[in-house]
Amino acid sequence: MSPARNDKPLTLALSKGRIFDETLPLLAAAGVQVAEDPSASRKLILPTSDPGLQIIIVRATDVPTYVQYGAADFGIAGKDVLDEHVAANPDGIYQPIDLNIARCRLAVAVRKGFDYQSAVQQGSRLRVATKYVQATREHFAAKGVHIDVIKLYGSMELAPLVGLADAIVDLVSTGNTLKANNLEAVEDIAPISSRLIVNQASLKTRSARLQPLIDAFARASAAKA
Ligand SMILES: Nc1ncnc2c1ncn2[C@@H]1O[C@H](COP(=O)(O)OP(=O)(O)OP(=O)(O)O)[C@@H](O)[C@H]1O
Ligand SMILES: O=P(O)(O)OC[C@H]1O[C@H](OP(=O)(O)OP(=O)(O)O)[C@H](O)[C@@H]1O
Repeated sequence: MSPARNDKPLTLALSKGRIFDETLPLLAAAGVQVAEDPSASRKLILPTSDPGLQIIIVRATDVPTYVQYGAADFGIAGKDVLDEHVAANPDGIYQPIDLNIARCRLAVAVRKGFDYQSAVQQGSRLRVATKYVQATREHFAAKGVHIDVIKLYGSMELAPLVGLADAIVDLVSTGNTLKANNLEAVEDIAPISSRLIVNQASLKTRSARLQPLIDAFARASAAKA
C-alpha cells in the first residue's frame, strides 16, 4: 500500500543559483540545513537536515507550475515569474509572503541614443523584446502605446543591438548588463523580489507542518526588509 500523502516529506521547489543561495539563510532560520549545493550536483531532489522536508530543483519559471499542481507543497519564485504564471493560471497558488530576496526591478531599456520619449509619443508601433509578455502588454497598454511583442527566453539585451527590437523589458539590478551592452533603462515598470508560494490544498491538509516553516520564513524575511 502506498504511504498516505501526509507521511510524505514536505516538498519545497527552488531554482538553483540566486534563489537557492538566498533561501539557505531563511531555511537556517527555521533550523534546516541543506548539505548539497545544486550548482555542484546533478541531483534534483535534495534531502535536508529535517527528514520531513525535501527540496526539488526546477527551472525558475517552472516553480509556480510544480506548486500549482501540488507536486511541490511550496516554493519560492520571483514576482516577475509569478505574475506571468498567474495571468495564465490564476488558481491554486497562495502567496503569503514577500521574502525580500533576489531584489531587482523590471524596466524598459533601449540602445543609448535611441529617442524613446519621441518613439512612444509618435503613435507608431514599438517593437519590444521580452520574456515578460503579460507585464509588457499591461505596461504599454496603460500608457496607450501600441507595441509588437517579440517573445524571447533569454539574452534580451541582444535584441536592440541587432535590430530585432526597439526596446526590451528585462530585469535590472546593478545595471552592469545594460551598460556592458550599450543600453540604458528608460522606464521602471515594477520592483521585483521573490515570494513564498504555497499550494492551496497543502495549506489546508498539511498546515501543521507547513505553518511553522512559513512563520519562520516570515520572521527571517521581515528582518531583511
Ligand atoms: N540580476 C538580478 N538581481 C537580483 N534578482 C534577480 C536578478 N535576475 C533575476 N533575478 C530574480 O531571480 C529570479 C531567478 O533568476 P535566475 O537568473 O536564477 O533564473 P532565470 O535565468 O531567470 O530562469 P531560467 O533558468 O528559467 O531562465 C528571477 O525570476 C528574478 O526574480
Ligand atoms: O543589472 P544586472 O546586475 O546586470 O542584472 C541584470 C541581469 O540579471 C539577469 O540575468 P541573470 O544574471 O539572471 O542571467 P540569466 O538571465 O542568463 O540567468 C537579467 O536577465 C539581466 O540580464
